[in-house]
Amino acid sequence: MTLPTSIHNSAVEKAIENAKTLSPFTDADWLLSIKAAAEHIKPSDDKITLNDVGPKAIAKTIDHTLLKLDATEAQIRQLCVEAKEDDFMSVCVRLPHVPLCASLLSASTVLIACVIGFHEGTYSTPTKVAESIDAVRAGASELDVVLNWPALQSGQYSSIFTELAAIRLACPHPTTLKIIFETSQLSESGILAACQLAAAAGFDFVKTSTGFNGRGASVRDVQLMRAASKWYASDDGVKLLRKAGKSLGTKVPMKVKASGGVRTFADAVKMLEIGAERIGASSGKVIVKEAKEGKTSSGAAAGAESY
Ligand SMILES: O=C[C@H](O)COP(=O)(O)O
Repeated sequence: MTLPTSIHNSAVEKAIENAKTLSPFTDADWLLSIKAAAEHIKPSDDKITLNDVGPKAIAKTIDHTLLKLDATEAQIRQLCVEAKEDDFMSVCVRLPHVPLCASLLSASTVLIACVIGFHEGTYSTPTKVAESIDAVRAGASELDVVLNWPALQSGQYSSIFTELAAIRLACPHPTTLKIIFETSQLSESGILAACQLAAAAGFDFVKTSTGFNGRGASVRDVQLMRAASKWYASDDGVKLLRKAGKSLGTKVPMKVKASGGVRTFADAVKMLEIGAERIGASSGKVIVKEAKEGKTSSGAAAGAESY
């Protein structure tokens, strides 16, 4: 599935060069813009009334996830069997497992999500763009890209924007792009900064956690990410993003994927009620089993709710 090296390299270089032309903003410009937006973003405690929390509906919110480095072929095969049985939204795996998943799931409606730059996020931009291209060519229709959060913490906003925009250019729609923040490692202002860069780069989802570092999804993270995503799709939000680049910004809000520590049906419902539209979980089977048993959120376990 890998492209010949010369074509591959030129696709990666082209995406990065083109991404660099999308915004003249310096790190200082991005910081000012992030601070200006923060004034307008107000997370809310409002809960959404969910129309359907039956097992089928719940399964279609779940990316059935197996990301252990030592996952075996047998475990990946089992993941795909389970994904077809319960009709999960996707399986979420590492790049080496994408071709096998593609062959096992070709006749099903289950999508393939591939993690990129997992789990540290600090791989070089060319490596992450190349991985993204390879994953799509191997059959992934969704990419869960780990933010270079250490770079974000040191204020390297321009390089992060370039990285995300290059991945978007290399993997246009219909590929769905999610950015994993690793929210446990970020302050609230860091989360807001990451939301702005993701919105500017045209990502489809913001996602809380890898499940490999610190606590998982928290209610507050999801509320903040949802509020920011909605604001960046508002008239004022799009106007602000257009100052960073004339082609940036869209009226379609990014969705929120809650991941990390979502272990029970109650955890999943809790996240959906506050606006998450996708759940990333290695406990998808348990969640659907509990949905079948009709366990309600009053039986909430620790996990996601406790953060
Ligand atoms: O992307 C999803 C996470 O890796 C899943 O984390 P989890 O094992 O805590 O469910």
